[in-house]
Amino acid sequence: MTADPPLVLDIDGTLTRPEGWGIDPRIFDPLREWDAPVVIATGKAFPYPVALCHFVGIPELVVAENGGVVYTGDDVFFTADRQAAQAVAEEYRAAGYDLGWGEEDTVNRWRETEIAVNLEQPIDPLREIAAEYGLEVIDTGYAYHVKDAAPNKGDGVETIADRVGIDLADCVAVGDSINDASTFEVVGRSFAVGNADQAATEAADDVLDEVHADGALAVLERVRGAV
Ligand SMILES: O=C(O)COP(=O)(O)O
Ligand SMILES: [Mg+2]
Repeated sequence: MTADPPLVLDIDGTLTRPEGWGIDPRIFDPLREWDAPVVIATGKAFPYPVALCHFVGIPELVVAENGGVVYTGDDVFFTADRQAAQAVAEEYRAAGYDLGWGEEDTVNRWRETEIAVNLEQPIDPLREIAAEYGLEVIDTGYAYHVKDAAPNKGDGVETIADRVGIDLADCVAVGDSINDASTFEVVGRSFAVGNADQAATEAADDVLDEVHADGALAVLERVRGAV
């Protein structure tokens, strides 16, 4: 008898419409019907992947904020704190820059462990200030993330696998950017979508021709019933 492998899926660049933005609705039914755990591992703030699981109709297994927040469905782990990233944001603003998300900033409002900055803002001063606080800045292609270098998505995936009883060797991951490389290192099989950046492409076992959700859907077709 064969079963579906557990999945670890990135959101932006991976479950998005081929034009680049917005979740592609074609992923909803295959994910809801998937016969194994589906972990959503994202750089977005905690509420976003929880909401995605909620609306897809699957258990909430979530790595958020690039590993800063991990939710096993029972327990939440915070593996970094926001204080240093917040100080970087304040210094960046004091130097005359802006995070670039408008007054109410729903991108950072519920963010617990890092700060995200709009790609239209200058990165050099951000990197300089972050370095003063011992933080790194990563560019996912969707935002700059000011974060502690230590926690990453891969660590979060390991925590979930351990708590939920998933064999990482069976897991299949799909992602598009530098923040997925750590996931690719811990799972049995990894795919970079066709629009992936260099770091993700180099870290993946396979690189797909298809872009965005077309890539994720192609992987689901390929690995369904594979374990
Ligand atoms: O938050 C981002 O910048 C990217 O999010 P992702 O990790 O789901 O692609
Ligand atoms: Mg992504």
